Amino acid sequence: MKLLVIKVETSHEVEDALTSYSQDVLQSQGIEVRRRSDFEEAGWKHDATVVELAEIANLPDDLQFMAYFSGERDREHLINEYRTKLKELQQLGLATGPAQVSASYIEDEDWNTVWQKFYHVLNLSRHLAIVPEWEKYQPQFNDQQLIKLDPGLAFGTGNHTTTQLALMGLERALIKPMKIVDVGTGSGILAIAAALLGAEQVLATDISDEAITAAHENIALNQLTNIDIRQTSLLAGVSGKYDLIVANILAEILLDLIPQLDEHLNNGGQVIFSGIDYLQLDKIKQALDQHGFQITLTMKQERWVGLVIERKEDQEEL
Ligand SMILES: C[S@@+](CC[C@H](N)C(=O)[O-])C[C@H]1O[C@@H](n2cnc3c(N)ncnc32)[C@H](O)[C@@H]1O
Repeated sequence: MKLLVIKVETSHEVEDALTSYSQDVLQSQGIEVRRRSDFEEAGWKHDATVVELAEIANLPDDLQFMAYFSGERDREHLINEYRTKLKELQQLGLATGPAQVSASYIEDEDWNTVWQKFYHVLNLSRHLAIVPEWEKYQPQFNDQQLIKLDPGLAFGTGNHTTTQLALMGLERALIKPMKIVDVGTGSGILAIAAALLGAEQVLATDISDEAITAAHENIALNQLTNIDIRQTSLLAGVSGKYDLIVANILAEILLDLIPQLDEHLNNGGQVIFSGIDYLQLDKIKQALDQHGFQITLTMKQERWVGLVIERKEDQEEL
């Protein structure tokens, strides 16, 4: 079945009026609103990742309002209804922006699963592939580890450069069974990779409810029993020391983690940081230096930097 979509390029001042008009008067089947301000704020609010506005297709100037109707409805009549309504709102003194009304048809799909079309197997390295829950994949090497994932609402599909840099660091560091903590686990992807690559015990922490739910589900999906999850900020309330600390979070948050590293890192241990925009690298370097740490490897892709970090030699206990 087809759906008729009426799209209005307009201003945020008329969002409420268009919503109630579409639902109560025109009996639309649903509405969708794309606000420029949401894109600008999103990364900082939820994922702690930078949203690159230049890469967003069809970014609204202010507000894009979409109303969905049965494909049987009269297209020209609905366009005229919206034009008339916008004029009326303008006469009431509200800003209506460009007030452009257009119409198109789309297939009525299952919107809960439609995004799955864009998320496929990611053959990441000789030892790691990320396989969405709904896909089948036969590795070329028998010992390639498969991370099964359904990221849900949490960050961490494996597609983001920052996750890939962290995974590369993990693979390189995991040369023997070790105790690992994944700070800001999101979907659980790094904790799962660590367990599949041979970690002895993994702790995954995150501050967000969505991440904790997704991480629990993905760990179960991979049938792993050596990962504990804790909802907390960074390493607050975590006791004990680890051989490897991995964190893929924005630099501002990593700066808060740096003072907690020494207390939680075993002698000879390593830290992997990712999620650092190259413009923030100097701040991170300075903070590491002040806390007795040095960078032993720098990985860079696009604007993102990943680091392998160790204690300065004179800071290790003898
Ligand atoms: C960029 S995502 C990384 C997800 C996953 N580890 C990956 O590499 O794809 C950052 C994660 O850090 C979490 N986070 C942000 N601030 C945090 C904090 N203060 N303590 C713990 N987790 C935090 C976010 O909820 C999000 O899940």
